[in-house]
Amino acid sequence: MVAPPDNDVLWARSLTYSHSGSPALDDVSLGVREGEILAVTGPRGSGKTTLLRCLSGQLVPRRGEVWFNSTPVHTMSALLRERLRRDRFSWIAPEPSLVPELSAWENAALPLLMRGASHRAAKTAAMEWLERLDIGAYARKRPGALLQSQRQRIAVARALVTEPSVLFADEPTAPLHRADRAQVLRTLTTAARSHRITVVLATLDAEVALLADRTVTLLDGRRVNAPRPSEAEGRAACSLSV
Ligand SMILES: Nc1ncnc2c1ncn2[C@@H]1O[C@H](COP(=O)(O)OP(=O)(O)OP(=O)(O)O)[C@@H](O)[C@H]1O
Repeated sequence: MVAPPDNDVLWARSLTYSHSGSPALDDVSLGVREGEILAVTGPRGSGKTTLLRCLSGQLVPRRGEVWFNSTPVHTMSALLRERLRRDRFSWIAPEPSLVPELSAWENAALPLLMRGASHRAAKTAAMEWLERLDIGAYARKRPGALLQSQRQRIAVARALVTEPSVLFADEPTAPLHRADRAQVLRTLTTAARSHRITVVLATLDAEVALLADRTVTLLDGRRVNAPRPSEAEGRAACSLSV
């Protein structure tokens, strides 16, 4: 078996996926270096979301491989993939899905509370991220009392609060106005760089892609720009550990 190049935290080879028989990804290979911000661009329906879902272990490719560090994700059980997603990854969706009964800070703190962090530690960390995202003043409000742009900032805080190894962001600023979009993206990318969080960012927006270190473009489920040599080749497999 071939394993990812040493400095790639995520590596995918020849990913192929169909949704109920309709092709969504076709032979896509890519690598993401630790701490890198990678933009995945392409028109609507080109396979961006499907790629992020395969890379994050939400979907198992019909063909091909996904590796996180030196661990094959494509052969993991559903339980292990779920644990990997919970412990090492975060996800930001285009529409924030928050718990309506919880306040803003409780929503942001939820991943830490679910991991068993103390109430005080979880609240402190959540408040820090809410402040950074300029919504500290709304920490006690419930999502229903907030604007969609404020709710999306809470979702961003919730994704960053655990300082994941990899943050998957699927059109994270789609619901935001231009000014909000720039501020949220600046916070997200600054936080990622300062905490060495790897980011895979699906976007239709060329301006958003400019903030990334590198861009992979999809068209009809295929990669348009050629993989760099290490993305295509990998290395001989050795020890496997998450
Ligand atoms: N759950 C699903 N069932 C059936 N087909 C799907 C499903 N999800 C995606 N598809 C199809 O797979 C292809 C790739 O979709 P995907 O959502 O990955 O693309 P995308 O680039 O993220 O699009 P968008 O920018 O609109 O979110 C499209 O043809 C889409 O219609």
